[in-house]
Amino acid sequence: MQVCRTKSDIRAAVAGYHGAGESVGLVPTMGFLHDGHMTLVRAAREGCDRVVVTIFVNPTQFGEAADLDAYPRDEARDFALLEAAGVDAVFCPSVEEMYHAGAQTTVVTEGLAGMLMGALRPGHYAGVCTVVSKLFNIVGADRAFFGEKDYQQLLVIKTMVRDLDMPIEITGVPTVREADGLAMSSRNVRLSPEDRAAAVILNKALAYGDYEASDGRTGAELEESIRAFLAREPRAVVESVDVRDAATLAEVTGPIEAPVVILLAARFGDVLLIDQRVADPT
Ligand SMILES: Nc1ncnc2c1ncn2[C@@H]1O[C@H](COP(=O)(O)OP(=O)(O)OP(=O)(O)O)[C@@H](O)[C@H]1O
Ligand SMILES: CC(C)(CO)[C@@H](O)C(=O)[O-]
Ligand code: BAL
Repeated sequence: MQVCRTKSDIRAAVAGYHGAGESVGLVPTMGFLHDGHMTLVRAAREGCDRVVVTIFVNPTQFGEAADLDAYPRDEARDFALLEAAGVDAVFCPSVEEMYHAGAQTTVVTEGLAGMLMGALRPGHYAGVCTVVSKLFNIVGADRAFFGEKDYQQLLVIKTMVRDLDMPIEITGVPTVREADGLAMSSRNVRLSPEDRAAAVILNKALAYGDYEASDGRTGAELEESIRAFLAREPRAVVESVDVRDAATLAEVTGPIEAPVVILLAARFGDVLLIDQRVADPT
């Protein structure tokens, strides 16, 4: 596996792949890898001749400095996982390498990016779209793979690719969960034992919402029902519960008759966890 810390290095590596007529799959991450990330790597491995993984904890998408400072990192462990998975190259730049000191350009987002998790974390998706656009331009991959755990992020990125005519195919990959149902996430390691045990309520609430979605309720009614379910867990400080149209993220004002996405965000101690899942009432 080639370790590339500069844009020129990763560009040279990908030029070699493309020069050999090989397709390139990209898996953007913020490191501290788990099997959720590795399922993206496996999808890229199956769909492309070469796999490039990026590891970059992007400061511009963190609204809370404490969240950025506390973000877990273990480069050596990440490299070993990627090497064992047969990844061809990892791009792991410094902040200075990624962001020119005099940068004056960012991606402007609106619509999907400003609602739900975008409202909870103002500026988050602008930061995500800017860094993902840069990674697409730097690496020049043919396909990129993102997790459905961050369902809204996946939709925002697909919308950006459409709107800016980016020559890259985006693939969503199902969420990987721990044995007790908690969605794998790098932030899980920051949970206290008590909060780790409590956090399973998120997946249980999603399963409850999936079951209840087919009984003719409106989106708002299902949101309230899920909130009541979450109240069973006192350690969960619920930030948001949203039931939206799975394709547009629009509110569902009438009875739920088409697939919806349930989007949850809750704090356990000082850790914000999200979990998002499509419920199909049909
Ligand atoms: N459990 C999971 N199943 C599938 N994909 C996942 C999972 N967790 C993360 N991903 C995907 O991996 C990519 C990188 O995400 P990231 O590095 O932020 O990991 P993370 O586990 O989501 O960390 P955190 O949410 O704490 O920032 C994203 O496309 C994300 O959707
Ligand atoms: C896509 C991403 C790697 C951009 O920093 C990040 O938002 C993430 O890890 O989901
Ligand atoms: N996958 C989520 C990235 C973030 O929390 O910034």
